[in-house]
Amino acid sequence: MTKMLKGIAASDGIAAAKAYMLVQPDLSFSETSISDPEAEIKRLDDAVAASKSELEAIKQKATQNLGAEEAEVFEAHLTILADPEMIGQIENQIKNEKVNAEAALKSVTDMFISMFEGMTDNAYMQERAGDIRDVTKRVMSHLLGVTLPNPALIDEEVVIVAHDLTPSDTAQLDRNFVKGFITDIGGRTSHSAIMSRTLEIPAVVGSGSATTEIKEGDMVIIDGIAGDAVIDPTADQLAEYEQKAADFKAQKAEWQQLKDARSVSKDGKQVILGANIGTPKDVTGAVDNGAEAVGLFRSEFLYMDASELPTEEEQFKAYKEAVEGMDGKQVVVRTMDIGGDKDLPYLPLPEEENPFLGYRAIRISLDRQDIFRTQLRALLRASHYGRLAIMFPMIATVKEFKDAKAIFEEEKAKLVKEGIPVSDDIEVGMMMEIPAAAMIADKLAKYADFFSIGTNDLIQYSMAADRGNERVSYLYQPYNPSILRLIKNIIDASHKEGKWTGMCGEMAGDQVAVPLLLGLGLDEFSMSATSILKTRSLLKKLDSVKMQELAQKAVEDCETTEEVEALVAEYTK
Ligand SMILES: C=C(OP(=O)(O)O)C(=O)O
Ligand SMILES: [Mg+2]
Repeated sequence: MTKMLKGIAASDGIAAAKAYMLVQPDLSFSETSISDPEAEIKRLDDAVAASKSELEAIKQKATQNLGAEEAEVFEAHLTILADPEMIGQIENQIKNEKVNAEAALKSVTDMFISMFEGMTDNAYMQERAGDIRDVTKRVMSHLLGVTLPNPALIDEEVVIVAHDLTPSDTAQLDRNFVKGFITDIGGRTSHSAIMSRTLEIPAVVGSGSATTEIKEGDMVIIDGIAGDAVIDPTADQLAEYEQKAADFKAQKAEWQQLKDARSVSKDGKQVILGANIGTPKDVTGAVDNGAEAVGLFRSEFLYMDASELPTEEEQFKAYKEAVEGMDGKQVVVRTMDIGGDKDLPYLPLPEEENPFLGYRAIRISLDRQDIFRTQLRALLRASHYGRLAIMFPMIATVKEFKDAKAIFEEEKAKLVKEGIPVSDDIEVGMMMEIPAAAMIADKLAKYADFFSIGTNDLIQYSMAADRGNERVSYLYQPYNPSILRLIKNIIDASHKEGKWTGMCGEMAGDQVAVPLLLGLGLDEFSMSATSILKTRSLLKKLDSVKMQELAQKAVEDCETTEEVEALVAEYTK
Protein backbone atom coordinates (compact mmCIF):
# COMPACT_ATOMS: atom_id res chain seq x y z
CA MET A 1 0.00 0.00 0.00
CA THR A 2 1.20 3.46 -0.83
CA LYS A 3 2.76 5.29 2.08
CA MET A 4 4.51 8.65 2.51
CA LEU A 5 7.59 9.18 4.67
CA LYS A 6 8.80 12.59 5.73
CA GLY A 7 12.47 13.26 6.45
CA ILE A 8 15.11 15.92 5.97
CA ALA A 9 16.03 16.96 2.43
CA ALA A 10 19.71 16.06 2.18
CA SER A 11 20.59 16.06 -1.51
CA ASP A 12 18.62 17.57 -4.40
CA GLY A 13 17.06 15.39 -7.05
CA ILE A 14 14.37 12.77 -7.55
CA ALA A 15 14.92 9.03 -7.80
CA ALA A 16 12.66 6.01 -8.12
CA ALA A 17 13.91 2.43 -7.81
CA LYS A 18 13.59 -0.76 -5.81
CA ALA A 19 14.66 -0.70 -2.17
CA TYR A 20 17.94 -2.29 -1.10
CA MET A 21 18.00 -2.77 2.65
CA LEU A 22 21.44 -1.91 3.97
CA VAL A 23 20.64 -3.17 7.42
CA GLN A 24 23.02 -5.02 9.72
CA PRO A 25 21.49 -8.38 10.71
CA ASP A 26 21.36 -9.58 14.29
CA LEU A 27 24.54 -11.56 14.93
CA SER A 28 23.81 -12.58 18.51
CA PHE A 29 24.02 -16.25 19.51
CA SER A 30 24.18 -18.35 22.65
CA GLU A 31 27.12 -20.44 23.69
CA THR A 32 26.28 -24.16 23.72
CA SER A 33 28.29 -27.28 24.36
CA ILE A 34 28.53 -29.70 21.49
CA SER A 35 29.10 -33.43 21.32
CA ASP A 36 30.50 -33.80 17.81
CA PRO A 37 33.54 -31.49 17.44
CA GLU A 38 34.31 -32.79 13.94
CA ALA A 39 30.88 -31.76 12.68
CA GLU A 40 31.26 -28.39 14.36
CA ILE A 41 34.67 -27.82 12.77
CA LYS A 42 33.09 -28.68 9.42
CA ARG A 43 30.44 -25.98 10.06
CA LEU A 44 33.23 -23.51 10.77
CA ASP A 45 35.19 -24.52 7.67
CA ASP A 46 32.09 -24.19 5.50
CA ALA A 47 31.43 -20.72 6.90
CA VAL A 48 35.03 -19.71 6.26
CA ALA A 49 34.87 -21.07 2.70
CA ALA A 50 31.60 -19.25 2.02
CA SER A 51 33.10 -16.03 3.40
CA LYS A 52 36.12 -16.42 1.17
CA SER A 53 34.13 -16.84 -2.02
CA GLU A 54 31.89 -13.93 -1.04
CA LEU A 55 34.96 -11.75 -0.42
CA GLU A 56 36.49 -12.78 -3.75
CA ALA A 57 33.32 -11.69 -5.52
CA ILE A 58 33.17 -8.41 -3.61
CA LYS A 59 36.81 -7.73 -4.28
CA GLN A 60 36.39 -8.30 -7.98
CA LYS A 61 33.31 -6.10 -8.16
CA ALA A 62 34.88 -3.35 -6.05
CA THR A 63 37.99 -3.36 -8.26
CA GLN A 64 35.80 -3.03 -11.35
CA ASN A 65 33.45 -0.36 -10.07
CA LEU A 66 35.44 1.58 -7.53
CA GLY A 67 39.09 0.94 -8.35
CA ALA A 68 41.90 -1.20 -6.99
CA GLU A 69 42.51 1.06 -3.99
CA GLU A 70 38.95 0.72 -2.67
CA ALA A 71 39.20 -3.04 -3.12
CA GLU A 72 42.35 -3.37 -1.01
CA VAL A 73 40.43 -3.71 2.22
CA PHE A 74 38.80 -6.90 0.94
CA GLU A 75 42.20 -8.32 0.06
CA ALA A 76 43.24 -7.69 3.67
CA HIS A 77 40.17 -9.62 4.82
CA LEU A 78 41.02 -12.56 2.56
CA THR A 79 44.54 -12.63 3.97
CA ILE A 80 43.14 -13.00 7.47
CA LEU A 81 40.96 -15.92 6.42
CA ALA A 82 43.94 -17.59 4.78
CA ASP A 83 45.98 -17.39 8.00
CA PRO A 84 46.11 -20.91 9.54
CA GLU A 85 47.07 -19.54 12.98
CA MET A 86 43.77 -17.94 13.88
CA ILE A 87 41.53 -20.53 12.25
CA GLY A 88 43.65 -23.28 13.90
CA GLN A 89 43.06 -21.77 17.33
CA ILE A 90 39.31 -21.62 16.74
CA GLU A 91 39.28 -25.27 15.71
CA ASN A 92 41.32 -26.22 18.77
CA GLN A 93 38.91 -24.45 21.02
CA ILE A 94 35.96 -26.31 19.49
CA LYS A 95 37.83 -29.59 19.97
CA ASN A 96 39.18 -28.98 23.47
CA GLU A 97 36.36 -27.06 25.07
CA LYS A 98 33.49 -28.63 23.12
CA VAL A 99 31.81 -25.30 22.44
CA ASN A 100 29.88 -24.30 19.35
CA ALA A 101 31.72 -22.65 16.45
CA GLU A 102 30.09 -19.26 17.11
CA ALA A 103 31.44 -19.15 20.68
CA ALA A 104 34.92 -20.32 19.66
CA LEU A 105 35.04 -17.81 16.80
CA LYS A 106 34.09 -14.95 19.09
CA SER A 107 36.44 -15.87 21.90
CA VAL A 108 39.51 -16.37 19.68
CA THR A 109 38.94 -13.29 17.49
CA ASP A 110 38.23 -11.14 20.57
CA MET A 111 41.59 -12.22 21.94
CA PHE A 112 43.39 -11.32 18.68
CA ILE A 113 41.58 -7.99 18.47
CA SER A 114 42.53 -6.92 21.98
CA MET A 115 46.09 -8.16 21.51
CA PHE A 116 46.51 -6.14 18.29
CA GLU A 117 44.81 -3.09 19.71
CA GLY A 118 47.17 -3.24 22.66
CA MET A 119 50.25 -2.94 20.43
CA THR A 120 50.30 0.82 20.73
CA ASP A 121 53.79 1.09 19.26
CA ASN A 122 52.91 -0.95 16.16
CA ALA A 123 50.44 0.92 13.97
CA TYR A 124 50.32 -1.91 11.41
CA MET A 125 49.16 -4.50 13.93
CA GLN A 126 46.70 -2.02 15.43
CA GLU A 127 45.18 -1.56 12.02
CA ARG A 128 44.64 -5.32 11.66
CA ALA A 129 42.25 -5.29 14.61
CA GLY A 130 39.56 -3.54 12.56
CA ASP A 131 39.99 -6.03 9.72
CA ILE A 132 39.59 -8.98 12.08
CA ARG A 133 36.42 -7.45 13.46
CA ASP A 134 34.96 -7.19 9.94
CA VAL A 135 35.99 -10.68 8.94
CA THR A 136 34.54 -12.14 12.14
CA LYS A 137 31.20 -10.54 11.31
CA ARG A 138 31.19 -12.15 7.91
CA VAL A 139 32.06 -15.65 9.14
CA MET A 140 29.52 -15.27 11.95
CA SER A 141 26.80 -14.35 9.47
CA HIS A 142 27.43 -17.59 7.59
CA LEU A 143 27.41 -19.64 10.79
CA LEU A 144 24.09 -18.09 11.76
CA GLY A 145 22.64 -18.34 8.26
CA VAL A 146 21.89 -14.62 7.98
CA THR A 147 22.89 -12.33 5.12
CA LEU A 148 25.23 -9.39 5.51
CA PRO A 149 24.44 -6.55 3.16
CA ASN A 150 27.17 -6.16 0.56
CA PRO A 151 26.69 -2.77 -1.06
CA ALA A 152 29.72 -3.27 -3.29
CA LEU A 153 27.88 -6.14 -5.02
CA ILE A 154 24.86 -4.10 -6.10
CA ASP A 155 24.39 -4.49 -9.84
CA GLU A 156 20.93 -3.09 -10.53
CA GLU A 157 19.32 0.30 -9.92
CA VAL A 158 18.36 0.65 -6.27
CA VAL A 159 17.42 3.08 -3.57
CA ILE A 160 19.45 2.33 -0.44
CA VAL A 161 17.51 2.13 2.81
CA ALA A 162 19.61 2.25 5.97
CA HIS A 163 19.41 3.19 9.62
CA ASP A 164 22.43 5.39 9.02
CA LEU A 165 25.20 5.40 6.46
CA THR A 166 28.75 5.77 7.65
CA PRO A 167 31.07 7.76 5.43
CA SER A 168 32.82 4.51 4.47
CA ASP A 169 29.49 2.86 3.52
CA THR A 170 28.74 5.88 1.38
CA ALA A 171 32.16 5.73 -0.26
CA GLN A 172 31.43 2.15 -1.40
CA LEU A 173 28.26 3.09 -3.26
CA ASP A 174 28.41 2.85 -7.02
CA ARG A 175 26.68 5.85 -8.56
CA ASN A 176 25.69 3.88 -11.64
CA PHE A 177 23.35 1.74 -9.58
CA VAL A 178 22.58 3.66 -6.42
CA LYS A 179 19.93 6.14 -7.49
CA GLY A 180 19.06 7.52 -4.08
CA PHE A 181 19.07 6.82 -0.39
CA ILE A 182 17.00 7.24 2.70
CA THR A 183 18.05 6.81 6.33
CA ASP A 184 16.31 6.64 9.71
CA ILE A 185 18.67 9.04 11.44
CA GLY A 186 20.97 11.91 10.55
CA GLY A 187 20.59 15.58 9.76
CA ARG A 188 21.37 17.83 6.81
CA THR A 189 24.94 18.30 7.97
CA SER A 190 25.71 14.71 8.96
CA HIS A 191 28.49 13.28 6.87
CA SER A 192 26.36 10.83 4.94
CA ALA A 193 24.24 13.78 3.81
CA ILE A 194 27.31 15.75 2.78
CA MET A 195 28.67 12.78 0.82
CA SER A 196 25.35 12.28 -0.95
CA ARG A 197 25.54 15.84 -2.23
CA THR A 198 29.12 15.35 -3.42
CA LEU A 199 28.09 12.17 -5.24
CA GLU A 200 24.95 13.93 -6.55
CA ILE A 201 22.74 11.14 -5.23
CA PRO A 202 19.23 12.32 -4.19
CA ALA A 203 18.85 11.63 -0.47
CA VAL A 204 16.47 11.96 2.45
CA VAL A 205 17.88 11.50 5.95
CA GLY A 206 16.36 11.43 9.42
CA SER A 207 13.09 9.85 8.28
CA GLY A 208 12.74 8.10 11.65
CA SER A 209 11.37 4.82 10.35
CA ALA A 210 12.57 4.04 6.79
CA THR A 211 14.07 0.69 7.79
CA THR A 212 10.86 -0.48 9.43
CA GLU A 213 8.38 0.93 6.89
CA ILE A 214 10.24 -0.17 3.76
CA LYS A 215 10.84 -3.80 2.78
CA GLU A 216 13.50 -5.19 0.45
CA GLY A 217 12.37 -4.79 -3.15
CA ASP A 218 9.60 -2.21 -2.48
CA MET A 219 9.38 0.50 -5.11
CA VAL A 220 10.45 3.79 -3.49
CA ILE A 221 10.51 7.37 -4.74
CA ILE A 222 13.06 9.64 -3.06
CA ASP A 223 12.38 13.34 -3.29
CA GLY A 224 15.63 14.90 -2.08
CA ILE A 225 14.32 18.42 -2.79
CA ALA A 226 11.32 18.26 -0.48
CA GLY A 227 12.69 15.61 1.89
CA ASP A 228 9.93 13.06 1.20
CA ALA A 229 9.75 9.46 0.15
CA VAL A 230 6.85 7.51 -1.31
CA ILE A 231 6.73 3.76 -0.73
CA ASP A 232 4.89 1.68 -3.30
CA PRO A 233 3.68 4.68 -5.33
CA THR A 234 0.62 4.70 -7.59
CA ALA A 235 1.01 5.22 -11.33
CA ASP A 236 -0.19 8.81 -10.90
CA GLN A 237 2.39 9.49 -8.23
CA LEU A 238 5.15 8.04 -10.39
CA ALA A 239 4.09 10.31 -13.26
CA GLU A 240 3.98 13.32 -10.94
CA TYR A 241 7.51 12.67 -9.73
CA GLU A 242 8.75 12.05 -13.24
CA GLN A 243 7.51 15.54 -14.10
CA LYS A 244 9.23 16.95 -11.02
CA ALA A 245 12.47 15.21 -12.01
CA ALA A 246 12.21 16.66 -15.53
CA ASP A 247 11.62 20.17 -14.14
CA PHE A 248 14.66 19.80 -11.92
CA LYS A 249 16.75 18.69 -14.88
CA ALA A 250 15.64 21.73 -16.90
CA GLN A 251 16.47 24.05 -13.99
CA LYS A 252 19.93 22.51 -13.71
CA ALA A 253 20.54 23.03 -17.43
CA GLU A 254 19.72 26.71 -17.00
CA TRP A 255 22.14 27.10 -14.11
CA GLN A 256 24.81 25.29 -16.09
CA GLN A 257 25.07 28.33 -18.36
CA LEU A 258 26.72 30.19 -15.47
CA LYS A 259 29.56 27.70 -15.24
CA ASP A 260 32.26 30.06 -16.46
CA ALA A 261 30.70 33.27 -15.16
CA ARG A 262 32.18 35.29 -12.29
CA SER A 263 30.37 35.26 -8.97
CA VAL A 264 29.06 38.80 -8.67
CA SER A 265 26.09 40.49 -7.13
CA LYS A 266 23.75 42.72 -9.13
CA ASP A 267 25.80 45.79 -8.16
CA GLY A 268 29.14 44.16 -8.98
CA LYS A 269 30.41 42.93 -5.63
CA GLN A 270 32.55 39.90 -6.31
CA VAL A 271 32.93 36.88 -4.06
CA ILE A 272 34.49 33.46 -4.50
CA LEU A 273 32.28 30.39 -4.82
CA GLY A 274 34.21 27.26 -3.95
CA ALA A 275 33.52 23.56 -3.60
CA ASN A 276 33.93 21.20 -0.67
CA ILE A 277 35.60 17.96 -1.64
CA GLY A 278 36.53 14.70 0.09
CA THR A 279 39.00 13.17 -2.36
CA PRO A 280 40.92 14.38 -5.42
CA LYS A 281 38.35 12.51 -7.54
CA ASP A 282 35.76 15.12 -6.53
CA VAL A 283 37.77 17.85 -8.31
CA THR A 284 36.09 16.94 -11.61
CA GLY A 285 32.66 17.59 -10.08
CA ALA A 286 33.93 20.87 -8.64
CA VAL A 287 35.28 22.05 -12.00
CA ASP A 288 32.15 20.91 -13.87
CA ASN A 289 30.05 22.93 -11.47
CA GLY A 290 32.09 26.08 -11.97
CA ALA A 291 34.02 26.13 -8.67
CA GLU A 292 36.46 29.03 -8.36
CA ALA A 293 38.33 27.31 -5.55
CA VAL A 294 38.22 24.35 -3.25
CA GLY A 295 37.34 25.98 0.03
CA LEU A 296 37.50 22.72 1.96
CA PHE A 297 39.25 19.46 1.16
CA ARG A 298 38.22 17.13 3.97
CA SER A 299 41.50 15.25 4.13
CA GLU A 300 40.17 12.78 6.69
CA PHE A 301 38.39 10.98 3.84
CA LEU A 302 41.81 9.91 2.57
CA TYR A 303 42.37 8.30 5.94
CA MET A 304 38.89 6.79 6.10
CA ASP A 305 39.11 5.30 2.62
CA ALA A 306 42.27 3.41 3.51
CA SER A 307 42.85 0.28 5.56
CA GLU A 308 45.90 1.78 7.29
CA LEU A 309 47.38 5.22 7.81
CA PRO A 310 48.11 6.69 4.38
CA THR A 311 51.82 7.20 3.84
CA GLU A 312 53.43 10.57 3.10
CA GLU A 313 53.81 9.51 -0.53
CA GLU A 314 50.16 8.47 -0.90
CA GLN A 315 48.99 11.72 0.62
CA PHE A 316 51.40 13.78 -1.45
CA LYS A 317 49.96 12.23 -4.62
CA ALA A 318 46.39 12.97 -3.55
CA TYR A 319 47.08 16.62 -2.65
CA LYS A 320 49.15 17.14 -5.80
CA GLU A 321 46.33 15.68 -7.93
CA ALA A 322 43.86 18.07 -6.30
CA VAL A 323 45.92 21.25 -6.74
CA GLU A 324 46.84 20.32 -10.29
CA GLY A 325 43.22 19.50 -11.09
CA MET A 326 42.17 22.95 -9.91
CA ASP A 327 44.71 24.47 -12.27
CA GLY A 328 46.04 27.37 -10.22
CA LYS A 329 42.85 28.00 -8.27
CA GLN A 330 43.21 27.82 -4.50
CA VAL A 331 42.72 24.49 -2.72
CA VAL A 332 42.30 24.73 1.04
CA VAL A 333 43.19 21.40 2.60
CA ARG A 334 42.02 20.86 6.14
CA THR A 335 44.30 18.65 8.19
CA MET A 336 42.83 15.38 9.47
CA ASP A 337 39.51 15.91 11.25
CA ILE A 338 38.96 12.50 12.79
CA GLY A 339 36.69 11.90 15.77
CA GLY A 340 33.03 12.67 16.40
CA ASP A 341 31.21 10.58 13.79
CA LYS A 342 34.35 10.01 11.71
CA ASP A 343 36.43 7.17 13.01
CA LEU A 344 39.32 5.16 11.65
CA PRO A 345 38.90 1.44 12.23
CA TYR A 346 42.68 1.03 12.24
CA LEU A 347 43.33 3.84 14.72
CA PRO A 348 41.38 2.70 17.73
CA LEU A 349 40.45 5.64 19.90
CA PRO A 350 39.29 5.14 23.46
CA GLU A 351 35.49 4.82 23.84
CA GLU A 352 34.16 8.18 24.94
CA GLU A 353 30.90 9.33 26.48
CA ASN A 354 30.84 12.43 24.28
CA PRO A 355 32.90 11.86 21.15
CA PHE A 356 31.84 15.19 19.63
CA LEU A 357 33.34 16.90 22.67
CA GLY A 358 36.27 14.57 22.91
CA TYR A 359 39.60 13.60 21.51
CA ARG A 360 39.33 14.67 17.90
CA ALA A 361 40.70 16.72 15.02
CA ILE A 362 43.58 19.06 15.95
CA ARG A 363 43.56 17.58 19.46
CA ILE A 364 44.64 14.23 18.00
CA SER A 365 47.09 15.89 15.60
CA LEU A 366 48.85 17.80 18.38
CA ASP A 367 49.05 14.62 20.44
CA ARG A 368 49.95 12.17 17.67
CA GLN A 369 52.57 14.34 16.04
CA ASP A 370 53.88 11.40 14.03
CA ILE A 371 50.61 11.36 12.06
CA PHE A 372 50.41 15.16 11.89
CA ARG A 373 53.97 15.72 10.69
CA THR A 374 53.57 13.10 7.94
CA GLN A 375 50.49 14.93 6.71
CA LEU A 376 52.15 18.34 6.85
CA ARG A 377 55.17 17.11 4.89
CA ALA A 378 52.90 15.68 2.19
CA LEU A 379 51.00 18.99 2.02
CA LEU A 380 54.15 21.07 1.90
CA ARG A 381 55.57 18.99 -0.92
CA ALA A 382 52.30 19.25 -2.89
CA SER A 383 52.27 23.03 -2.45
CA HIS A 384 54.89 23.29 -5.17
CA TYR A 385 52.40 22.08 -7.80
CA GLY A 386 49.58 24.60 -7.43
CA ARG A 387 47.94 27.02 -5.03
CA LEU A 388 47.59 25.13 -1.79
CA ALA A 389 46.43 26.51 1.55
CA ILE A 390 46.21 24.65 4.84
CA MET A 391 43.79 24.97 7.72
CA PHE A 392 43.45 23.30 11.08
CA PRO A 393 40.10 21.91 12.29
CA MET A 394 38.49 22.45 15.69
CA ILE A 395 40.82 25.17 16.96
CA ALA A 396 39.52 26.42 20.30
CA THR A 397 42.42 28.49 21.64
CA VAL A 398 45.23 30.75 20.44
CA LYS A 399 47.74 28.28 21.87
CA GLU A 400 46.42 25.39 19.76
CA PHE A 401 46.75 27.47 16.61
CA LYS A 402 50.25 28.64 17.51
CA ASP A 403 51.37 25.09 18.38
CA ALA A 404 50.02 23.65 15.14
CA LYS A 405 51.54 26.48 13.10
CA ALA A 406 54.92 25.99 14.83
CA ILE A 407 54.95 22.30 13.84
CA PHE A 408 54.08 23.34 10.29
CA GLU A 409 57.01 25.80 10.27
CA GLU A 410 59.38 23.13 11.62
CA GLU A 411 58.44 20.67 8.89
CA LYS A 412 58.68 23.38 6.26
CA ALA A 413 62.20 24.33 7.43
CA LYS A 414 63.26 20.67 7.35
CA LEU A 415 62.05 20.21 3.77
CA VAL A 416 63.72 23.40 2.62
CA LYS A 417 66.94 22.19 4.21
CA GLU A 418 66.57 18.87 2.40
CA GLY A 419 66.32 20.84 -0.86
CA ILE A 420 62.74 19.76 -1.57
CA PRO A 421 60.74 22.44 -3.41
CA VAL A 422 58.02 24.01 -1.27
CA SER A 423 55.87 27.03 -2.09
CA ASP A 424 56.79 30.02 0.02
CA ASP A 425 53.35 31.59 0.12
CA ILE A 426 51.17 28.91 1.65
CA GLU A 427 48.36 30.52 3.59
CA VAL A 428 47.78 28.84 6.95
CA GLY A 429 44.34 29.39 8.40
CA MET A 430 41.86 27.75 10.68
CA MET A 431 38.32 26.47 10.89
CA MET A 432 36.04 28.64 12.97
CA GLU A 433 33.68 26.06 14.39
CA ILE A 434 33.97 26.38 18.15
CA PRO A 435 32.10 29.26 19.82
CA ALA A 436 35.08 30.00 22.11
CA ALA A 437 37.24 30.66 19.05
CA ALA A 438 34.54 32.80 17.44
CA MET A 439 34.48 34.98 20.55
CA ILE A 440 38.23 35.66 20.35
CA ALA A 441 38.35 35.94 16.58
CA ASP A 442 40.12 39.31 16.98
CA LYS A 443 43.01 37.59 18.77
CA LEU A 444 43.17 34.61 16.41
CA ALA A 445 43.09 36.91 13.38
CA LYS A 446 46.56 38.14 14.33
CA TYR A 447 48.00 34.67 13.69
CA ALA A 448 45.78 32.94 11.15
CA ASP A 449 45.98 33.99 7.49
CA PHE A 450 42.27 33.30 7.05
CA PHE A 451 39.23 31.84 8.73
CA SER A 452 36.83 29.31 7.33
CA ILE A 453 33.58 29.16 9.26
CA GLY A 454 32.40 25.62 9.86
CA THR A 455 28.76 26.26 10.59
CA ASN A 456 27.89 22.57 10.82
CA ASP A 457 29.84 22.36 14.03
CA LEU A 458 29.58 26.02 15.06
CA ILE A 459 25.79 25.68 15.15
CA GLN A 460 25.84 22.31 16.91
CA TYR A 461 28.18 23.61 19.61
CA SER A 462 26.41 26.97 19.99
CA MET A 463 22.97 25.38 20.25
CA ALA A 464 24.23 22.32 22.17
CA ALA A 465 22.37 20.18 19.62
CA ASP A 466 23.97 17.11 18.03
CA ARG A 467 24.14 17.74 14.29
CA GLY A 468 23.25 14.12 13.49
CA ASN A 469 20.27 13.82 15.80
CA GLU A 470 17.00 14.39 13.95
CA ARG A 471 15.11 14.86 17.23
CA VAL A 472 16.95 18.10 17.89
CA SER A 473 17.33 19.08 14.25
CA TYR A 474 14.93 21.99 14.80
CA LEU A 475 17.83 23.64 16.64
CA TYR A 476 19.95 23.64 13.52
CA GLN A 477 19.12 27.31 12.98
CA PRO A 478 21.66 28.94 10.71
CA TYR A 479 19.68 32.18 10.58
CA ASN A 480 19.22 32.52 14.30
CA PRO A 481 20.51 35.96 15.35
CA SER A 482 22.86 34.22 17.83
CA ILE A 483 24.65 32.45 14.98
CA LEU A 484 24.60 35.54 12.76
CA ARG A 485 26.26 37.52 15.55
CA LEU A 486 29.06 34.98 15.87
CA ILE A 487 29.55 35.04 12.10
CA LYS A 488 29.63 38.83 12.05
CA ASN A 489 32.20 38.84 14.84
CA ILE A 490 34.43 36.45 12.89
CA ILE A 491 34.20 38.29 9.56
CA ASP A 492 34.71 41.74 11.09
CA ALA A 493 37.71 40.55 13.13
CA SER A 494 39.41 39.06 10.08
CA HIS A 495 38.82 42.18 7.99
CA LYS A 496 40.29 44.41 10.70
CA GLU A 497 43.54 42.45 10.38
CA GLY A 498 43.43 42.52 6.59
CA LYS A 499 42.57 38.81 6.43
CA TRP A 500 39.72 37.03 4.64
CA THR A 501 36.91 34.81 5.85
CA GLY A 502 35.30 31.94 4.03
CA MET A 503 32.57 29.57 5.06
CA CYS A 504 32.70 25.86 4.36
CA GLY A 505 29.79 24.72 6.50
CA GLU A 506 26.58 23.79 4.70
CA MET A 507 25.13 27.21 5.46
CA ALA A 508 27.33 28.73 2.72
CA GLY A 509 25.14 27.14 0.05
CA ASP A 510 21.83 27.71 1.83
CA GLN A 511 19.74 29.96 -0.41
CA VAL A 512 18.15 31.84 2.51
CA ALA A 513 21.53 32.38 4.17
CA VAL A 514 23.37 33.61 1.07
CA PRO A 515 21.78 37.12 1.09
CA LEU A 516 22.65 37.47 4.79
CA LEU A 517 26.23 36.27 4.30
CA LEU A 518 26.74 38.61 1.36
CA GLY A 519 25.52 41.44 3.57
CA LEU A 520 27.82 40.39 6.41
CA GLY A 521 30.80 40.64 4.03
CA LEU A 522 31.73 36.97 3.63
CA ASP A 523 34.56 36.70 1.11
CA GLU A 524 34.38 33.06 0.06
CA PHE A 525 31.44 30.62 0.04
CA SER A 526 32.42 26.97 -0.14
CA MET A 527 29.72 24.35 -0.55
CA SER A 528 28.72 21.05 -2.10
CA ALA A 529 29.66 21.44 -5.76
CA THR A 530 26.05 20.89 -6.79
CA SER A 531 24.97 24.07 -5.00
CA ILE A 532 27.47 26.42 -6.68
CA LEU A 533 25.58 27.28 -9.85
CA LYS A 534 22.26 27.94 -8.17
CA THR A 535 24.09 30.20 -5.70
CA ARG A 536 25.80 32.07 -8.55
CA SER A 537 22.40 32.53 -10.12
CA LEU A 538 20.97 33.87 -6.86
CA LEU A 539 23.89 36.27 -6.29
CA LYS A 540 23.22 37.93 -9.64
CA LYS A 541 19.85 39.03 -8.31
CA LEU A 542 21.12 40.53 -5.02
CA ASP A 543 22.19 44.09 -4.30
CA SER A 544 25.10 43.98 -1.85
CA VAL A 545 24.33 47.36 -0.24
CA LYS A 546 20.75 46.35 0.37
CA MET A 547 21.95 43.03 1.78
CA GLN A 548 24.19 44.92 4.24
CA GLU A 549 21.11 46.67 5.52
CA LEU A 550 19.32 43.31 5.73
CA ALA A 551 22.20 41.75 7.67
CA GLN A 552 22.40 44.65 10.09
CA LYS A 553 18.70 44.44 10.83
CA ALA A 554 18.85 40.66 11.26
CA VAL A 555 21.76 40.89 13.67
CA GLU A 556 20.52 43.86 15.69
CA ASP A 557 16.72 43.80 15.60
CA CYS A 558 15.53 40.24 15.09
CA GLU A 559 14.77 37.90 17.94
CA THR A 560 14.10 34.63 16.17
CA THR A 561 15.00 32.55 13.16
CA GLU A 562 11.50 33.02 11.79
CA GLU A 563 11.83 36.80 11.96
CA VAL A 564 15.12 36.63 10.07
CA GLU A 565 13.60 34.36 7.44
CA ALA A 566 10.72 36.77 6.94
CA LEU A 567 13.15 39.67 6.65
CA VAL A 568 15.20 37.85 4.01
CA ALA A 569 12.01 37.15 2.06
CA GLU A 570 11.09 40.84 2.22
CA TYR A 571 14.55 42.02 1.11
CA THR A 572 14.86 39.56 -1.77
CA LYS A 573 11.33 39.90 -3.18
C1 LIG B 1 32.68 22.23 7.42
C2 LIG B 1 32.65 21.70 8.62
O1 LIG B 1 33.36 20.58 8.92
P1 LIG B 1 32.75 19.12 9.01
O2 LIG B 1 31.37 19.18 8.44
O3 LIG B 1 33.64 18.23 8.25
O4 LIG B 1 32.76 18.88 10.48
C3 LIG B 1 31.78 22.25 9.67
O5 LIG B 1 31.86 21.86 10.83
O6 LIG B 1 30.98 23.12 9.30
MG1 LIG C 1 33.50 20.59 11.52
